[in-house]
Amino acid sequence: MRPVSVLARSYRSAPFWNLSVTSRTFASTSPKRAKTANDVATEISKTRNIGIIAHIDAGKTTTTERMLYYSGHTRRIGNVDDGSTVTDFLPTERARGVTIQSAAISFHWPPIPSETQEVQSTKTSDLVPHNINLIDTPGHADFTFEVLRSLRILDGAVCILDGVAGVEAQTEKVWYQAAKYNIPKIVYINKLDRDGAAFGETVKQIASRLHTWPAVCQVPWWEGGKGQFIGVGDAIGLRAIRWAVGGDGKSLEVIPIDKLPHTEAAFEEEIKKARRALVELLSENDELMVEKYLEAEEDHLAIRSEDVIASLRRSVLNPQSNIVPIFAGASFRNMGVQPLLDAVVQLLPSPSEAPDPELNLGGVEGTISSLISGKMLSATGSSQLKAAKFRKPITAPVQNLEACALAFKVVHDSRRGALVYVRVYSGSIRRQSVLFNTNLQVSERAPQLLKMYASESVQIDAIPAGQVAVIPGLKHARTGDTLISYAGGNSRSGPPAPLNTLQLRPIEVPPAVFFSSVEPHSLGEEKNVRTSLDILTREDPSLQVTEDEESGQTLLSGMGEFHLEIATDRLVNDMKAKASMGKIEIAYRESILQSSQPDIYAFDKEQGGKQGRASCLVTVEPLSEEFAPPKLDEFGYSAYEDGNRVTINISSPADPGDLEPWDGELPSQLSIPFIHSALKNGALTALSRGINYPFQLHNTHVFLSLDPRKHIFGGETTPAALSSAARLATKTALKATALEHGSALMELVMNVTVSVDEASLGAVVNDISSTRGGHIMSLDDAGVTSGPTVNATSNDLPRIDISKVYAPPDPFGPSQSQQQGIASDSIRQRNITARVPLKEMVGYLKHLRSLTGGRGTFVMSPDKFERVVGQREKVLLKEIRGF
Ligand SMILES: Nc1nc2c(ncn2[C@@H]2O[C@H](COP(=O)(O)OP(=O)(O)OP(=O)(O)O)[C@@H](O)[C@H]2O)c(=O)[nH]1
Repeated sequence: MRPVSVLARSYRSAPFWNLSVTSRTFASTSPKRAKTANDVATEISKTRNIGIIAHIDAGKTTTTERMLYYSGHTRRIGNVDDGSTVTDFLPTERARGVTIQSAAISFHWPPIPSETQEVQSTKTSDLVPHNINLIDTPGHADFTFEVLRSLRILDGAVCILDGVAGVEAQTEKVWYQAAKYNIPKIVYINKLDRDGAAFGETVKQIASRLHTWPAVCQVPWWEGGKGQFIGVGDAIGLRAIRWAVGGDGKSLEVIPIDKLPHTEAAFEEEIKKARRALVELLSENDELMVEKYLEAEEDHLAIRSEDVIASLRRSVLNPQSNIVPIFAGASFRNMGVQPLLDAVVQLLPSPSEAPDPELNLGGVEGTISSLISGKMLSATGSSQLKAAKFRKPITAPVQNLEACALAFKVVHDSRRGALVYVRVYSGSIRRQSVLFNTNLQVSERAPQLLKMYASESVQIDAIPAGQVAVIPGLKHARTGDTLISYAGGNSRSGPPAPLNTLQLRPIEVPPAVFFSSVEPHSLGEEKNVRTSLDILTREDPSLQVTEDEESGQTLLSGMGEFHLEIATDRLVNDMKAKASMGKIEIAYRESILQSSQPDIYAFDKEQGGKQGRASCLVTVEPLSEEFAPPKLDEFGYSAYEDGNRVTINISSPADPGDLEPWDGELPSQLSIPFIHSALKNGALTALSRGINYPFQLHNTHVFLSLDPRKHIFGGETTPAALSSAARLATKTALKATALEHGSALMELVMNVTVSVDEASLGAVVNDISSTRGGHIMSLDDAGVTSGPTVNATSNDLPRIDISKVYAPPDPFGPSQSQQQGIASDSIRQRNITARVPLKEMVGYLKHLRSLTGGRGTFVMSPDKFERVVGQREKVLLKEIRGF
């Protein structure tokens, strides 16, 4: 394993997000420039919120550097290999403490003329300037949750492929994740200057492995057919673009195909072939293209390029068409990036064209437009109205909703504190507006608003819908929180229900299965370490900090070894927390085997100087896979969180003969949502540690009932008292059943796909099934240049008939042998899919490399927790207990 600091540095410097924003440039914003930029920035039709998705090393940083350079936002092209990208940490900047990690960066394409005249020479189109917000998507598998989180705020994506390696495992994974959110994509096949570059083969892999129709918009231009890579043939504009070899890419020549030299006759023919294929493919999905084709008297080449672009755009924006435009280049050689930027503007959607973002309002699913139009509130309205008689009056005029935004990333800046990156979905966040955080149920003011450019940040007065910007100075907002601004809301409880529950694009946090203890060096350091841990979890909610009740240790949990190593590096090296980290270990789970008897728990104790009193009725039971969530009335609540379910029922009188019906009155400090949230939090705290083992409970259903006449005691029943009652009630019930009936140890089993060459197949299969106790599910032929296939997510997509896919021939590369069916064992790849306990996969990459001569690769994702029995249980328990 590489030392943590090296891993961490490569993770940080690989993406472009570490931008050095000097305090000088920060303060000295030119009003003229800011105004011009802002004019473009606020025009929604001229905005693109995009991300770059790619396998590690495909060229994301290299391409981004060029994007910033050609757009005029940087003055030099940095080089990844000598560490001179704008993205790298420079020691002096570090020392000044002004280096920040950026989650989104804005620039203009084409450049705004007044910003710099000089960059005009780089233009390959007549487009007007657009504001591009480029959003970070990390590449490492341990950061899958981060990827999902940033994907949900993208309106479009550029997927970069390495033209030699083709479609790789991580690309596949992110591709299907992007498909889940219906994100329109374009593909850029990079590194075409490298030996073995196989553009045509990669196009075919896009069809076979990504299950998408490739619309080849450019073909690579290898000089004379077999020479060096010098440019691209543009099938849309029927022209060729040639870059000066060895230049910075600004010097380029646009040549109509009929003006190409005779030596390039084959290249000219290929561009025409690509145009015909493109028109054919588009016509299958787009009636208007068929009309244009007929108007052009069935001459594919006579259709105007604007009409081809318009048809492509319609297809890209229509998820049903399943078409992806393909572009070509070699970013490192400064070739291909300007037309790619043109394509971003021409083909990817503006925020208003992107799919309507989903949201959840008091447990009801909907979209932003259904909320704004008032439809959602009327749908939830019936229960709200019924509920109204039991609570304070509910009025939630949606027209008072001034802004609704998602905090998609929190980055800690040593000088300015937390920088919260937000994407606004409706309305507009104004400077000084009060934002209500619906996840934390707190309000805070936005003191400043900033737009981040490559080398400077600009103060702005408002962030309108569709835009991405930064709010510095928020004390609470975490990555993933929903922030709303509501006119006339209560400063403490925020807007009226159900708007105070609004959640934008909620995503489930995956299980944190690796953990490590954090030991402050001295008692005096405890507070600092705790503050640093709080910053870490604010930035990344897939990290969790818990206290082990028995040992009193602080534990940091994450999704993978690498995830925790990075967190450790941030904590110790960046935040200078004086703490030692324990060994990285695997977290198991505990599950109860039988239901507990219903039991009433009464809490009656002083809390924070005040008497707290509350009761509730509790039952805990094992949660089966077939369990269907109960039907609930307006007083009920049920949520599945982190492998367990909590169901709450606030009852009307159960025994009317005995007592008068409840009149619906609640003490002023309570409301139905407050009761739900307090009881749920109490139950979840109790589930966070097992009874027989030191791991959290899994597959457990906690059922809490509360009868306000019996269990609420006026002003003494505070939310804190309710929470304590629920926690202690759950704990008592868990203990009762675990002691009487025992409990089970559960371990996480992973879905693993390993890609190896035929020659190593036997050894790898044997290792998985005998040494690691895995179950082999299938052995597939993966094709010649491909890596592991992520079958689980691609099953829903239709298969593409490869014989119908247009791909230009490859003059070089291993694909020739494949085309001729002469793949040798050494390059023939096989995919092994298996289910293997996570514990057995720790450090697997190193082992796989040694079994396969360094060529094997694998991807894995959590499947589920399973009960451990027999000898394995004994062995694991011995390891866990240490005896
Ligand atoms: N020959 C060649 N090399 C390239 C090209 N683009 C990128 N590279 C090289 O590929 C390596 C990886 O490039 P990066 O830009 O760091 O790739 P990345 O996708 O950002 O990598 P991660 O951030 O680690 O995921 C570097 O050595 C680059 O110089 C290209 O067009 N041609």
